[in-house]
Amino acid sequence: MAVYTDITDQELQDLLSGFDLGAPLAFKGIAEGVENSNFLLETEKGRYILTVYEKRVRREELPFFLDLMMWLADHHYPSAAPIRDRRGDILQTVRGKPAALVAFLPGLSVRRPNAQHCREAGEGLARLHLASEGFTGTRANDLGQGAWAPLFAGLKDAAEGLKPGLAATIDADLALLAAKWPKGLPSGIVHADYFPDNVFFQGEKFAGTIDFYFACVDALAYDIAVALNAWCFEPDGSFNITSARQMLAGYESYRPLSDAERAALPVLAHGAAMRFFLTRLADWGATPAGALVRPKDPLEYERKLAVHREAPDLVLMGARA
Ligand SMILES: Nc1ncnc2c1ncn2[C@@H]1O[C@H](COP(=O)(O)OP(=O)(O)OP(=O)(O)O)[C@@H](O)[C@H]1O
Ligand SMILES: N[C@@H](CCO)C(=O)O
Repeated sequence: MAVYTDITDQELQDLLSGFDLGAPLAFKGIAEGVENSNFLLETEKGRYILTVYEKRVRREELPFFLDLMMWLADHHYPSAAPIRDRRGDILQTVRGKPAALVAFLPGLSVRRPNAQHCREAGEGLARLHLASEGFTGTRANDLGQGAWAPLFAGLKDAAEGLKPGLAATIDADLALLAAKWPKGLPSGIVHADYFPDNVFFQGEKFAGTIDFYFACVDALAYDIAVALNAWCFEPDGSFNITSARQMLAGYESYRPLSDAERAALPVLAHGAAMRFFLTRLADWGATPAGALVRPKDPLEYERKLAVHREAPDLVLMGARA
């Protein structure tokens, strides 16, 4: 479970003494997630999530993420608003680690999204892109196309261990992606991890987005590519064109794509699959046996890479109305 940091009653009291949230009524660790430690906190004033930031999040980047979350909440995008303490600060320290309190966002994520969920998720993503317009914070995508080859350089043995011959296939993919990676597409704030576990629904209606800790400035269509991979593959590894069509239709009901963005979707989806394959591969080798957090399966994304390599038109079929 993703609670890497224990918090004592005294530490919770110390944290809350800086806020006007009343006395704590309940406090418990949340099992979901792999990146940070999350706790559900109920006080006399309401429900909150306390996040203690762990390995991947750099302290100096937190103001960007938290300011973005504040901006989105202020611009009526359904996401978790960070809570300021009495001094006006959002960023806290718990056990020497950076931490923040955010409002509890109602809703549930879905494990097996259907086509209607995909449509709603597409709408939610376009709304996120539109609501971010005017936000002046900026952060480069440190897991963007330029980062993949250097990352893979240290993972070739791990790839061979996963599947003999895989390192050469990935090298060829990386060369192709470097040659074909689109430039000049409309860019802005992207979520960059818009997976079903980060999107909440009430029934089949989109209810909000969490987990902005990979957000950065990149091509907006790259976010759609991440989402197509994360939402529109079936458990048997096949790409669900109906779900993809619904996701794109939902997205375009708020923000129509340009011809260049639509044409770039196959290579963007191939690249987005590479990004998650590589980070999963890195985590796979780095997670000790018996750890509480189960690393995510890199082979799931190796299979998605193969689909984009062998049938790039599939994504475009989803893009045709
Ligand atoms: N604002 C919120 N409101 C309600 N629940 C939340 C909120 N933020 C987080 N959660 C709960 O905590 C869980 C983990 O949160 P989150 O996805 O941010 O963690 P993470 O470790 O960064 O995960 P990931 O593996 O997706 O990067 C979510 O699945 C959700 O159940
Ligand atoms: N969404 C990521 C993990 C958390 O960032 C993945 O599925 O690999």
